[in-house]
Amino acid sequence: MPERAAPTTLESLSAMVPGSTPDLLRWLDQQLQAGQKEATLLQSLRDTGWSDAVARQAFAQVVRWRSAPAPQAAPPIPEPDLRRSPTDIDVGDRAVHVLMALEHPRIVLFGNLLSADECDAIVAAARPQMARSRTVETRTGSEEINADRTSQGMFFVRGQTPEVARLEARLARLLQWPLENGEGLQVLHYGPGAEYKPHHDYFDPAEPGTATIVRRGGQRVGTIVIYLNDPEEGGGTSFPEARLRIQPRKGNAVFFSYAQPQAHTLTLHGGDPVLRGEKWIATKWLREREFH
Ligand SMILES: O=C(O)CCC(=O)C(=O)O
Ligand SMILES: [Fe+2]
Repeated sequence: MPERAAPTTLESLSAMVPGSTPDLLRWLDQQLQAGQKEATLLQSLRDTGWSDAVARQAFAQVVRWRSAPAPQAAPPIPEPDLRRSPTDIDVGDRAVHVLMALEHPRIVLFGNLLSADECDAIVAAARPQMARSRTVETRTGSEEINADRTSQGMFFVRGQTPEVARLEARLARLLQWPLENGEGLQVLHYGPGAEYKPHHDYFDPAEPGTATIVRRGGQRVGTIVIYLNDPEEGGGTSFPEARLRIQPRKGNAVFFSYAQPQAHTLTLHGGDPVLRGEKWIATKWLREREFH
Protein backbone atom coordinates (compact mmCIF):
# COMPACT_ATOMS: atom_id res chain seq x y z
CA MET A 1 0.00 0.00 0.00
CA PRO A 2 1.39 3.41 -0.86
CA GLU A 3 2.44 5.33 2.17
CA ARG A 4 -0.22 7.78 3.18
CA ALA A 5 0.67 10.91 5.03
CA ALA A 6 -2.80 12.23 5.73
CA PRO A 7 -3.57 15.02 8.21
CA THR A 8 -4.75 12.38 10.65
CA THR A 9 -4.50 8.63 11.22
CA LEU A 10 -7.33 6.16 10.70
CA GLU A 11 -7.32 5.62 14.46
CA SER A 12 -7.99 9.27 15.19
CA LEU A 13 -10.44 9.42 12.29
CA SER A 14 -12.60 6.72 13.91
CA ALA A 15 -13.10 9.07 16.86
CA MET A 16 -14.83 11.44 14.47
CA VAL A 17 -17.36 8.79 13.41
CA PRO A 18 -19.44 7.88 16.49
CA GLY A 19 -20.16 4.16 16.61
CA SER A 20 -17.23 3.21 14.36
CA THR A 21 -13.96 1.51 15.29
CA PRO A 22 -10.42 1.86 13.94
CA ASP A 23 -10.72 -1.71 12.60
CA LEU A 24 -13.81 -0.76 10.63
CA LEU A 25 -12.03 2.18 9.02
CA ARG A 26 -8.93 0.10 8.30
CA TRP A 27 -11.10 -2.54 6.64
CA LEU A 28 -12.82 0.11 4.51
CA ASP A 29 -9.45 1.55 3.54
CA GLN A 30 -8.20 -1.90 2.45
CA GLN A 31 -11.37 -2.61 0.48
CA LEU A 32 -11.19 0.73 -1.32
CA GLN A 33 -7.55 0.08 -2.05
CA ALA A 34 -8.61 -3.26 -3.58
CA GLY A 35 -11.09 -1.42 -5.82
CA GLN A 36 -14.36 -2.40 -4.12
CA LYS A 37 -17.40 -0.26 -4.96
CA GLU A 38 -19.44 1.83 -2.53
CA ALA A 39 -22.69 -0.12 -2.87
CA THR A 40 -20.97 -3.46 -2.26
CA LEU A 41 -19.14 -2.17 0.80
CA LEU A 42 -22.19 -0.57 2.37
CA GLN A 43 -24.16 -3.75 1.78
CA SER A 44 -21.54 -5.96 3.46
CA LEU A 45 -21.40 -3.58 6.42
CA ARG A 46 -25.16 -3.73 6.84
CA ASP A 47 -25.00 -7.53 6.47
CA THR A 48 -22.51 -7.74 9.31
CA GLY A 49 -24.69 -5.61 11.61
CA TRP A 50 -23.42 -2.05 11.19
CA SER A 51 -26.11 0.60 11.11
CA ASP A 52 -26.64 2.29 7.77
CA ALA A 53 -25.77 5.71 9.24
CA VAL A 54 -22.45 4.56 10.72
CA ALA A 55 -21.57 2.65 7.53
CA ARG A 56 -22.23 5.71 5.33
CA GLN A 57 -20.39 8.14 7.58
CA ALA A 58 -17.40 5.84 7.96
CA PHE A 59 -17.31 5.30 4.20
CA ALA A 60 -17.42 9.07 3.50
CA GLN A 61 -14.65 9.80 6.02
CA VAL A 62 -12.34 7.11 4.66
CA VAL A 63 -12.88 8.28 1.08
CA ARG A 64 -12.03 11.83 2.13
CA TRP A 65 -9.02 10.65 4.12
CA ARG A 66 -7.71 8.63 1.16
CA SER A 67 -7.90 11.59 -1.19
CA ALA A 68 -6.19 14.03 1.19
CA PRO A 69 -3.02 15.29 -0.44
CA ALA A 70 0.18 14.01 1.11
CA PRO A 71 1.67 16.90 3.07
CA GLN A 72 4.82 18.33 1.55
CA ALA A 73 7.95 17.06 3.24
CA ALA A 74 9.74 20.05 4.74
CA PRO A 75 12.49 21.09 2.35
CA PRO A 76 15.95 20.27 3.68
CA ILE A 77 18.13 22.91 5.25
CA PRO A 78 21.82 22.82 6.15
CA GLU A 79 22.37 20.55 9.14
CA PRO A 80 25.35 18.63 10.52
CA ASP A 81 24.74 14.93 11.10
CA LEU A 82 24.47 14.84 14.89
CA ARG A 83 22.07 11.88 15.07
CA ARG A 84 24.58 9.74 16.96
CA SER A 85 25.92 12.62 19.06
CA PRO A 86 29.41 12.44 17.58
CA THR A 87 32.36 14.10 19.28
CA ASP A 88 34.01 14.72 15.91
CA ILE A 89 32.77 15.04 12.36
CA ASP A 90 35.05 13.91 9.56
CA VAL A 91 35.07 16.60 6.89
CA GLY A 92 37.51 14.83 4.59
CA ASP A 93 40.82 16.35 5.62
CA ARG A 94 40.07 17.17 9.24
CA ALA A 95 38.07 16.13 12.31
CA VAL A 96 35.83 18.99 13.34
CA HIS A 97 34.84 18.95 17.01
CA VAL A 98 31.21 19.27 18.08
CA LEU A 99 31.31 21.46 21.21
CA MET A 100 27.65 22.38 21.79
CA ALA A 101 24.30 21.87 20.11
CA LEU A 102 21.04 23.68 20.82
CA GLU A 103 17.78 22.45 19.26
CA HIS A 104 15.77 25.66 19.19
CA PRO A 105 17.09 27.97 18.03
CA ARG A 106 19.22 25.59 16.02
CA ILE A 107 22.76 26.54 16.98
CA VAL A 108 25.82 24.29 16.84
CA LEU A 109 29.27 25.29 18.02
CA PHE A 110 32.22 23.64 16.30
CA GLY A 111 35.90 23.52 17.20
CA ASN A 112 38.94 22.83 15.05
CA LEU A 113 37.29 23.80 11.76
CA LEU A 114 40.45 25.64 10.70
CA SER A 115 44.05 25.43 11.86
CA ALA A 116 45.69 28.60 13.17
CA ASP A 117 47.74 28.81 9.96
CA GLU A 118 44.63 28.53 7.83
CA CYS A 119 42.97 31.34 9.82
CA ASP A 120 46.05 33.52 9.33
CA ALA A 121 46.14 32.79 5.61
CA ILE A 122 42.50 33.84 5.16
CA VAL A 123 43.09 37.07 7.12
CA ALA A 124 46.23 37.81 5.08
CA ALA A 125 44.39 37.29 1.80
CA ALA A 126 41.45 39.45 2.93
CA ARG A 127 43.36 42.29 4.60
CA PRO A 128 44.33 44.28 1.49
CA GLN A 129 40.71 44.40 0.34
CA MET A 130 38.95 45.47 3.54
CA ALA A 131 36.40 48.30 3.33
CA ARG A 132 33.59 49.55 5.59
CA SER A 133 31.01 46.73 5.72
CA ARG A 134 27.90 46.99 3.65
CA THR A 135 24.70 45.05 4.23
CA VAL A 136 22.19 43.94 1.66
CA GLU A 137 19.43 46.50 1.93
CA THR A 138 16.04 44.80 1.64
CA ARG A 139 14.23 48.10 1.14
CA THR A 140 15.95 48.59 -2.18
CA GLY A 141 17.78 45.32 -2.95
CA SER A 142 21.14 47.13 -3.13
CA GLU A 143 24.07 47.17 -0.71
CA GLU A 144 24.46 50.03 1.71
CA ILE A 145 26.60 51.28 4.57
CA ASN A 146 24.80 50.43 7.79
CA ALA A 147 25.23 52.36 11.05
CA ASP A 148 24.52 49.16 13.02
CA ARG A 149 27.54 47.51 11.53
CA THR A 150 30.81 49.21 12.31
CA SER A 151 33.12 46.48 11.03
CA GLN A 152 35.24 46.39 7.90
CA GLY A 153 34.68 43.62 5.40
CA MET A 154 35.25 42.02 2.03
CA PHE A 155 33.84 39.10 0.04
CA PHE A 156 35.81 36.32 -1.58
CA VAL A 157 34.29 34.70 -4.62
CA ARG A 158 33.83 30.97 -4.07
CA GLY A 159 37.11 29.11 -4.37
CA GLN A 160 39.14 32.33 -4.69
CA THR A 161 42.20 31.07 -2.77
CA PRO A 162 43.27 27.50 -1.90
CA GLU A 163 42.40 28.15 1.78
CA VAL A 164 38.97 29.47 0.88
CA ALA A 165 38.31 26.50 -1.43
CA ARG A 166 39.41 24.07 1.27
CA LEU A 167 37.21 25.73 3.85
CA GLU A 168 34.21 25.68 1.50
CA ALA A 169 34.70 21.96 0.80
CA ARG A 170 34.81 21.29 4.55
CA LEU A 171 31.68 23.32 5.17
CA ALA A 172 29.79 21.47 2.43
CA ARG A 173 30.54 18.17 4.18
CA LEU A 174 30.05 19.46 7.70
CA LEU A 175 26.67 21.04 6.99
CA GLN A 176 25.59 18.51 4.33
CA TRP A 177 24.84 21.39 1.99
CA PRO A 178 26.00 21.89 -1.60
CA LEU A 179 28.94 24.23 -1.94
CA GLU A 180 27.09 25.93 -4.81
CA ASN A 181 24.29 26.99 -2.46
CA GLY A 182 26.65 29.23 -0.50
CA GLU A 183 27.39 32.90 -0.96
CA GLY A 184 31.03 33.89 -1.28
CA LEU A 185 32.86 33.88 2.06
CA GLN A 186 32.74 37.24 3.79
CA VAL A 187 35.60 38.34 6.04
CA LEU A 188 34.90 40.94 8.71
CA HIS A 189 37.28 42.87 10.93
CA TYR A 190 36.10 44.63 14.09
CA GLY A 191 38.45 47.06 15.85
CA PRO A 192 37.97 48.21 19.45
CA GLY A 193 34.37 49.39 19.94
CA ALA A 194 33.13 47.95 16.66
CA GLU A 195 30.01 45.80 16.72
CA TYR A 196 27.18 44.38 14.65
CA LYS A 197 23.85 45.06 16.36
CA PRO A 198 21.32 42.20 16.67
CA HIS A 199 19.72 41.30 13.35
CA HIS A 200 18.40 38.37 11.35
CA ASP A 201 20.43 37.06 8.44
CA TYR A 202 17.43 36.07 6.30
CA PHE A 203 15.89 38.70 4.06
CA ASP A 204 12.65 40.11 5.47
CA PRO A 205 9.85 38.92 3.14
CA ALA A 206 7.86 42.07 3.99
CA GLU A 207 10.51 44.34 2.49
CA PRO A 208 10.11 45.36 -1.16
CA GLY A 209 13.69 44.60 -2.19
CA THR A 210 13.61 40.98 -0.98
CA ALA A 211 11.95 39.55 -4.09
CA THR A 212 14.87 40.83 -6.18
CA ILE A 213 17.49 39.53 -3.76
CA VAL A 214 16.07 36.00 -3.49
CA ARG A 215 15.80 35.63 -7.26
CA ARG A 216 19.48 34.78 -7.03
CA GLY A 217 19.77 31.55 -4.99
CA GLY A 218 16.59 31.84 -2.91
CA GLN A 219 16.46 32.77 0.76
CA ARG A 220 19.27 32.42 3.25
CA VAL A 221 18.59 29.34 5.40
CA GLY A 222 21.74 29.07 7.48
CA THR A 223 24.85 30.92 8.62
CA ILE A 224 28.24 29.82 9.86
CA VAL A 225 30.46 32.39 11.53
CA ILE A 226 34.09 31.28 11.71
CA TYR A 227 36.44 32.89 14.21
CA LEU A 228 39.81 33.76 12.71
CA ASN A 229 41.45 35.15 15.86
CA ASP A 230 40.93 35.49 19.62
CA PRO A 231 39.68 38.93 20.69
CA GLU A 232 40.97 39.76 24.18
CA GLU A 233 37.65 41.01 25.60
CA GLY A 234 34.17 41.32 24.15
CA GLY A 235 33.39 40.50 20.56
CA GLY A 236 31.16 37.51 21.32
CA THR A 237 28.38 36.38 19.03
CA SER A 238 25.15 36.84 21.00
CA PHE A 239 21.73 35.30 20.51
CA PRO A 240 19.60 37.48 22.83
CA GLU A 241 16.43 35.35 22.50
CA ALA A 242 18.36 32.22 23.48
CA ARG A 243 20.29 34.18 26.12
CA LEU A 244 23.40 32.68 24.65
CA ARG A 245 26.79 34.19 23.94
CA ILE A 246 29.50 32.38 22.02
CA GLN A 247 33.00 33.59 22.84
CA PRO A 248 35.26 33.63 19.78
CA ARG A 249 38.11 31.14 19.60
CA LYS A 250 40.47 31.03 16.65
CA GLY A 251 39.48 28.13 14.35
CA ASN A 252 36.06 27.58 15.99
CA ALA A 253 32.76 28.32 14.28
CA VAL A 254 29.13 28.83 15.24
CA PHE A 255 26.43 27.53 12.91
CA PHE A 256 22.75 28.43 13.04
CA SER A 257 19.85 27.74 10.71
CA TYR A 258 16.38 29.10 10.02
CA ALA A 259 14.02 27.04 7.88
CA GLN A 260 11.74 30.04 7.38
CA PRO A 261 12.57 33.74 7.21
CA GLN A 262 10.66 34.26 10.43
CA ALA A 263 11.37 35.56 13.92
CA HIS A 264 10.06 32.35 15.54
CA THR A 265 13.33 30.74 14.49
CA LEU A 266 14.84 32.75 17.37
CA THR A 267 17.95 33.40 15.31
CA LEU A 268 18.26 37.07 16.18
CA HIS A 269 21.98 37.55 16.75
CA GLY A 270 24.70 40.15 16.78
CA GLY A 271 28.40 40.75 17.17
CA ASP A 272 29.02 42.28 20.60
CA PRO A 273 31.29 45.32 20.79
CA VAL A 274 34.96 44.44 20.90
CA LEU A 275 36.24 45.79 24.22
CA ARG A 276 39.92 44.98 23.88
CA GLY A 277 41.92 43.66 20.99
CA GLU A 278 40.32 43.04 17.63
CA LYS A 279 38.08 40.45 16.03
CA TRP A 280 38.34 38.72 12.68
CA ILE A 281 35.62 36.42 11.39
CA ALA A 282 34.62 34.75 8.15
CA THR A 283 30.90 34.32 7.52
CA LYS A 284 29.31 31.92 5.05
CA TRP A 285 25.62 32.39 4.31
CA LEU A 286 23.83 29.38 2.92
CA ARG A 287 21.03 29.73 0.38
CA GLU A 288 18.14 27.47 -0.54
CA ARG A 289 19.45 26.99 -4.07
CA GLU A 290 22.52 27.43 -6.20
CA PHE A 291 23.92 30.92 -5.80
CA HIS A 292 25.84 32.36 -8.74
O1 LIG B 1 30.30 39.24 14.47
C1 LIG B 1 29.62 38.28 14.78
O2 LIG B 1 29.94 37.53 15.70
C2 LIG B 1 28.36 38.02 14.04
C3 LIG B 1 28.46 38.33 12.58
C4 LIG B 1 27.16 38.28 11.87
O3 LIG B 1 26.12 38.31 12.44
C5 LIG B 1 27.11 38.18 10.41
O4 LIG B 1 28.17 38.23 9.78
O5 LIG B 1 26.00 38.05 9.86
FE1 LIG C 1 24.46 37.94 11.06
